Amino acid sequence: MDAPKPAPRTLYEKLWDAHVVAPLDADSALLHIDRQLLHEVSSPQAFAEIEGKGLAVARPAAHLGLADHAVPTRNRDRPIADPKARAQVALHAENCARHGIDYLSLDDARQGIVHIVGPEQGFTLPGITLVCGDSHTATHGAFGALAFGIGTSECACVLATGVLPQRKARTMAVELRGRLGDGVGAKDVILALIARIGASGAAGHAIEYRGAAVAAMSMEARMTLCNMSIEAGSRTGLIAPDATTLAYVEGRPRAPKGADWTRAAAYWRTLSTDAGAAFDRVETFDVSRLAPMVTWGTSPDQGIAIDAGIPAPATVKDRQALDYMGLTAGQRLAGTPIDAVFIGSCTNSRIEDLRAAAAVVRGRRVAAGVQALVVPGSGLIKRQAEEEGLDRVFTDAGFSWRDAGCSLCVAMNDDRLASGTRCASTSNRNFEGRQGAGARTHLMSPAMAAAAAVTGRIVDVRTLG
Ligand SMILES: CC(C)[C@H](C(=O)O)[C@@H](O)C(=O)O
Ligand code: SF4
Repeated sequence: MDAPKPAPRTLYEKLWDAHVVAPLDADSALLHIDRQLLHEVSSPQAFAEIEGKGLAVARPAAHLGLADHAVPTRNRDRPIADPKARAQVALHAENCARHGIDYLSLDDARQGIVHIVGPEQGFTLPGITLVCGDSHTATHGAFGALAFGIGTSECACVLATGVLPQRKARTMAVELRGRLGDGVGAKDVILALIARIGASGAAGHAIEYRGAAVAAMSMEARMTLCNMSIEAGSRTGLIAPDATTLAYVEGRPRAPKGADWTRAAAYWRTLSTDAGAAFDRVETFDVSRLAPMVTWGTSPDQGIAIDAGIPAPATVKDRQALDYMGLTAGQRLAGTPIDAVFIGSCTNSRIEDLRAAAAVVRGRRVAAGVQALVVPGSGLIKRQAEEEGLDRVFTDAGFSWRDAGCSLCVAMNDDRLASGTRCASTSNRNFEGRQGAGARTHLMSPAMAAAAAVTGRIVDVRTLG
């Protein structure tokens, strides 16, 4: 008799099942955690916790450490001026060294934002579980890795044991149909999705992005998409590995080589949702008519198409957001003067993002009175951009060209905007005070931020020609 056919499973279920060490109850299990990224803000307490209990790091090679949030993006040849940041970065380096964990120091070209460096180094691989004490860890799900942000005591648990109790999420398919128009990209898609389903619209769910529009995207674009899953409330964003994924991963420093590569690639090709597998929820989205998106408020779901008006406030939160942003309902964002531009963050600081921004900036100048910054996501991206001459495009136009780090995405280093400053930003959060107390953030794509820089206003990049 034939063996019964296994039930069809979603990608999320396959990744989950492959990592269960022991079931805990109907909804949760102890999961094997393959890899952890460690940055200077969320890991010091985790190291202190395991050391306080006299525990060692179970598998030092499973972790990679670096500093990104507090690091200055200028004058890297000098000691960090801010004593707090200097101590934080030094402590992180010492913690990693003491436990035999690889650490990429600030003078290492591979240093950068954790979510940029993991994929770049091939530390992020399809099929693995990857965690980090950071909410944007879903970025790595673009490779078909089960990746999610965790808290500090969970970081300690992973350091000491390599396993983690987790509750299984419900599954949600986001079907992206159609073809993106010129001047519209992954950032616009994710901002539109978040605007549609809300900042907690996908809470409790693991999103899988699927469909023709996803298949057509580069890895860079897929990472932008998965990166902001948390802004829709989902800790996990996934995309099934395909030829694009494998082409990106092959040859990366930490990717498997030779026979290991062949074996791994064969396994990775099995990591897609089976025909007939059911999702708990499905959202379908035709991206063909999507316009560039810009946020008007202080939550990533308060976004509109550049050609739309700001909606009438529906909640107290909306009214507060309009107040904070100095905007009124009904107003169009196009034409609104800006004071600052930030091109960077783990959402949009990869080479393609810089190319898209440079394509708009080339031959133009940053508008008078606008302070504009480009912060590449890693030292390697910076180097590549310089090889392509992009740094000159930016600096000739009047942008400041920086070293890698989180910078103005979160203003935990010395890059900070003054109160009232209105900023066109490629980052992922427009919360009150995120870029400095009283500063106002409009989230948008790199091309749109570049267009804002050269016109001094929020503008539809498609009208620049
Ligand atoms: C500092 C860090 C823990 C935080 C996060 O979890 O996301 C930061 O990266 C952010 O983007 O707000
Ligand atoms: S770039 Fe921004 S969102 Fe990404 S890890 Fe750094 S602070 Fe968080």
